[in-house]
Amino acid sequence: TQSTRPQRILGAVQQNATRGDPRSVVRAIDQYCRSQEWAMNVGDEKGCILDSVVSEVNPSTVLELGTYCGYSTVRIASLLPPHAKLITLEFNPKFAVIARQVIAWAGLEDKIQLVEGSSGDLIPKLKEQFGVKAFDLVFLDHWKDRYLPDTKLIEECGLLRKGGVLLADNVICPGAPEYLEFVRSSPRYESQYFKSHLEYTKVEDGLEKSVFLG
Ligand SMILES: O=C(NCCCCc1cc2cnccc2s1)c1cc(-c2ccc(F)cc2)cc(O)c1O
Ligand SMILES: [Mg+2]
Repeated sequence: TQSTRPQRILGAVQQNATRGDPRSVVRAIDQYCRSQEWAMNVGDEKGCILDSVVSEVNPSTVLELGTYCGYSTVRIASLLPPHAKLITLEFNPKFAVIARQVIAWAGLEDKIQLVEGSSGDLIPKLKEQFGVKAFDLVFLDHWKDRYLPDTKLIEECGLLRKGGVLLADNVICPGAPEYLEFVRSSPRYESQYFKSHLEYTKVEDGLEKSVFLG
């Protein structure tokens, strides 16, 4: 029977990456998606910007919205300090099954908790169910029309600490115009745009980094 794109990405990891070596997992996915078939990973170019923001924030707790195959999950977790934790939310169970195997191949299961469901349902439960106090970094990479409502939900639930950072993928392509307008005009956020390209293409895209001022 026909394999799916996420299954083929997992195959590329299992064939070309070294177990327990997160950077080789990231490299294997990028090589596959650049040479064989495009996939919606944040990719190597925007990934370098992601790396620099993660290293600068040096977060203890990270929330990722949108796991897909676990590319950015592994990329972020590989940069976290020893006891830091990353919670990643994925809506599609078929993607979650693949992401768990990619995360396992990278040897990062202890740092990552993958939770299946929709952000609107799960965000209000994160404190009680997962004992989360507040996030130092939130990586938004899920439904683009949920970036703004979920940012407001995260604030309402007191899940973002003062000085905490929101980093949003795809603010140009596919685009998140309402979100951009909000974080760039709100006095409670200090925003910065990192111009880049849509993963594996020459199309313009970028990441928006927004520091929550409280
Ligand atoms: O849709 C994108 N990502 C979201 C899909 C995940 C849906 C979820 C909803 C949800 C709700 N709650 C919890 C977890 C989750 S996960 C996406 C799309 C493109 C793209 C596609 C075609 C194209 F021509 C140009 C760009 C590029 C990207 O980098 C993307 O990230
Ligand atoms: Mg994306």
